[in-house]
Amino acid sequence: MAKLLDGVAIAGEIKNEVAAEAKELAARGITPKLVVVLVGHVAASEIYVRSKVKTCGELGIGSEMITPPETITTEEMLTLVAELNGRPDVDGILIQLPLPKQVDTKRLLEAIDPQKDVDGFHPVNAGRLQTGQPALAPCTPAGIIEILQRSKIAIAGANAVVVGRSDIVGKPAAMMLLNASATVSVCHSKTANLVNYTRHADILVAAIGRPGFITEEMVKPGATVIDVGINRVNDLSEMEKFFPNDTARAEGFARRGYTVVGDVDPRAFAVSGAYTPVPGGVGALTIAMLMKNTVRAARQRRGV
Ligand SMILES: Nc1nc(=O)c2c([nH]1)NC[C@@H]1CN(c3ccc(C(=O)N[C@@H](CCC(=O)O)C(=O)O)cc3)C=[N+]21
Repeated sequence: MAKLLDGVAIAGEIKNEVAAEAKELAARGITPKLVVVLVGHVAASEIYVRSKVKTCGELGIGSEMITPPETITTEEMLTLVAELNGRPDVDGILIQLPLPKQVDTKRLLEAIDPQKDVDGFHPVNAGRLQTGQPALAPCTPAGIIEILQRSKIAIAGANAVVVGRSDIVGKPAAMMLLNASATVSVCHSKTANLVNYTRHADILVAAIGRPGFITEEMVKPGATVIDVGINRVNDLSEMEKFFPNDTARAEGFARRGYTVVGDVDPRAFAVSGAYTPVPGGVGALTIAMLMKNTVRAARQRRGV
């Protein structure tokens, strides 16, 4: 029987730990603070950012939201980042992605003070992660490791296959699995005979961005399947193709007009040993890890 790995429950544990740490810092007169920069009006981004700010409040972390207009230039964004870098009350800076196309995202991410880079996107943090030094690590891959460890799934010696090579998820996930002594393969859209890799995975991480891409025959029976996909489906018949008899999901769809599905076909979960659902899996961890990074950044920068 495939075991569901409950991301919401694990995120709850982590948030409790972070809240306790924030309380300790408060006793020393320190309130960790996160600044979230949200450019323009992308509906999904607005939902995520609101959720981040709300979670800060719940855990005793200060937060501030800055909302520049859609038309902001790279230079203006760089000025804003320089200002936030210089502010002693700011511990974490998060620039919500994606940014409008006129903004040079890489240049901007490189301008953030690595000590305040709670997303772990700065090349200094990526390099530190790669060389095994203490680093602020990207939140989603860090969440994957937490789920595996807290669910007592062995990483050392496991064959881990990551499908997807983004700078934000695939690459850092591969690096963190390697650091935890897995044997790691990174597959992507140009991989020949993908199934030959995925079929041998003890731990399969799906970070492709295509609904139901990982099918039953691609999964080794008993494997752990981590679904990182977040795909909005607005088409009722498309949803029913994936979830024919899921009344809870159908109700959510009726309420919101869409459902969120992962990169793994539910029939592939059925042959796994353990899996993370969407929603309620890795995504739930992402914000918890952001909170953890914010408290960590505060400690390090303030020398606690
Ligand atoms: N600079 C930056 N940092 C990010 O960390 C970042 C970003 N930009 N841009 C967008 C992505 C997406 N992201 C998520 C956050 C929370 C959930 C989450 O809470 N998911 C829940 C709810 C999903 C739902 O119901 O919509 C779940 O999967 O259970 C998912 C995805 C952070 N991102």
